[in-house]
Amino acid sequence: MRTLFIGDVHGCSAELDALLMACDWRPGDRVVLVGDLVAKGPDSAGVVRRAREHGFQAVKGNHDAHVLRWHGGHAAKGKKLKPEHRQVLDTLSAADWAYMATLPSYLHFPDLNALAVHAGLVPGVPLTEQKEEFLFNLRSIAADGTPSKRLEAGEPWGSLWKGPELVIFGHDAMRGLQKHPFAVGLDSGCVYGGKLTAYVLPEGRFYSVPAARAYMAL
Ligand SMILES: Nc1ncnc2c1ncn2[C@@H]1O[C@H](COP(=O)(O)OP(=O)(O)OP(=O)(O)OP(=O)(O)OP(=O)(O)OC[C@H]2O[C@@H](n3cnc4c(N)ncnc43)[C@H](O)[C@@H]2O)[C@@H](O)[C@H]1O
Repeated sequence: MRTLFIGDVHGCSAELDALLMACDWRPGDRVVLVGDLVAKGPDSAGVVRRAREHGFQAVKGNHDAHVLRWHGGHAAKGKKLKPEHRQVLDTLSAADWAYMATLPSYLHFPDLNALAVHAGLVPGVPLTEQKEEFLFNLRSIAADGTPSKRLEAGEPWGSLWKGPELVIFGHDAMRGLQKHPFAVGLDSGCVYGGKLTAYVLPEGRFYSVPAARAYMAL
């Protein structure tokens, strides 16, 4: 069985369709979205509808978690909803929300000795003790070992991850595609006019399609 891991789609449904074609996606292939299905792009509802209708697996990203909090009435008091999140709240159906609510914060694929997570894993911390804060937001590890969501805080966490599992993640459009020995970062900035990227196992090959345009300014 092939497994197609796909980076941050962010509502770019046309690019998702194009990428599935480019990968020669066929019945029996497993598709795994590494989070941030929604927000910023033009068609969040279309992405979630495709995911649930085709039985795609997915992990929850920071934007998915954010809109789920608003949808559930748990947003922080006094905070304003951004337009890119308002658009998600206005367009997802009840079935879309039900699918979103099922998304886990990570997925384990023993057959591939691989994990999927949106942002990252703190090296040296057991999987069951990883905190959602970093599963959804991690980017860097400082020289003293402190995990951080800030790019400039230190080394990319993936460069310090020593396995044994291969971790496939997204979230870091500023760094773009990352290829470390035990970690693969797939956010190639589609919603900013970059590319949407898939990593396919077991063949170990990358596929990318260009964004039709930049939907969000940098
Ligand atoms: N209480 C609250 N009330 C209201 N809203 C709340 C809230 N709590 C959270 N939110 C909002 O909810 C969302 C999630 O919050 P949160 O999870 O807290 O994320 P954040 O740290 O605020 O947002 P980031 O901008 O770091 O994350 P991202 O996932 O957008 O990263 P990306 O790599 O695409 O982009 C990161 C940056 O990099 C830039 N960038 C991307 N690619 C490139 C590139 N190639 N070159 C240069 N810059 C780039 C982008 O423009 C972007 O600025 C945010 O919009 C946040 O503001």
